[in-house]
Amino acid sequence: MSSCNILSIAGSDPSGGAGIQADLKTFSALGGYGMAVITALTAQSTTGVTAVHEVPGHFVAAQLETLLGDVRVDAVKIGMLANAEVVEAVADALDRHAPPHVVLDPVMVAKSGDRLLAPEAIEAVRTRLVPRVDLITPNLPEAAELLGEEERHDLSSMREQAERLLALGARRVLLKGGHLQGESSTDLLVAPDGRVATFTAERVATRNTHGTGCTLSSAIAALLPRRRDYDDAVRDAKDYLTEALRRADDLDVGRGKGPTHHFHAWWDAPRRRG
Ligand SMILES: Nc1ncnc2c1ncn2[C@@H]1O[C@H](COP(=O)(O)OP(=O)(O)O)[C@@H](O)[C@H]1O
Ligand SMILES: Cc1ncc(COP(=O)(O)O)c(N)n1
Repeated sequence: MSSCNILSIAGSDPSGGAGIQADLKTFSALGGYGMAVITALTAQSTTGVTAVHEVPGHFVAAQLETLLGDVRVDAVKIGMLANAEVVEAVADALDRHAPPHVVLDPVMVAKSGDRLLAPEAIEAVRTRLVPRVDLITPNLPEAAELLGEEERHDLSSMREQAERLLALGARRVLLKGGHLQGESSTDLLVAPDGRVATFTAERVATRNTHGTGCTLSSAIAALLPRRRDYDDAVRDAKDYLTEALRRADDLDVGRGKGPTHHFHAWWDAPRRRG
């Protein structure tokens, strides 16, 4: 049976709740074969980031060239990119190898408030990456930064901002409403033809929300090769994340915003035939 090979291009979070570590756990939990190109090391816990060590752009390029020259990749998730040099290296590799199903989580600032992308790299993300990927998954502050607008916190403004992100050249936009207030957590998916789908889940009462964006974008990438379309993959990925949040309090990890529980969704594991 053919494996489903999913690549994460992202930063390392030693606490295991976000970044590469969360991405790999999510891929495995959903039955994928996980691979990772690391863009930066962070010194990070559940309480925040104390230092970042960026991988030089040429070395990110070397990791991508070496891997993509050998392995068939079925989907890609892009997370923390740190600086413009790394953004350029990733955009060049996408141009050269054109992997399918590329999901960009335009990570800018951690939940703890620490910056994970240099402000001067936002322009490179906007012009070099946004038009090259299949889906972008900004949260509300990231959408505002990409558009150079004020942050908005209501559904009708979210819809307008998602449409303006499409006009920036994005193929599809999943605008995440985790930063809204209220009893539910609603995300909007805008398709290439402008059609908007709404995904609403109960807002889980937990402080363990470290890495929710990483987990959602990784789950979408892991599911895309095995789902009919983007709507289906986003729906199932959001269900997985909501359950991971519900189970987060089973874990006892750190004193700050802890991780979600990347439980194994056995229902999604590839089945051996014969
Ligand atoms: N407390 C919560 N309960 C349920 N879903 C949540 C909760 N917090 C965030 N989410 C969901 O997690 C995903 C990531 O949310 P968001 O916080 O907007 O992004 P980021 O982690 O990138 O800041 C979205 O699908 C959002 O709706
Ligand atoms: C390496 C890395 N990548 C991404 C995030 C964002 O996750 P969050 O917004 O939940 O802090 C993070 N904290 N660390």
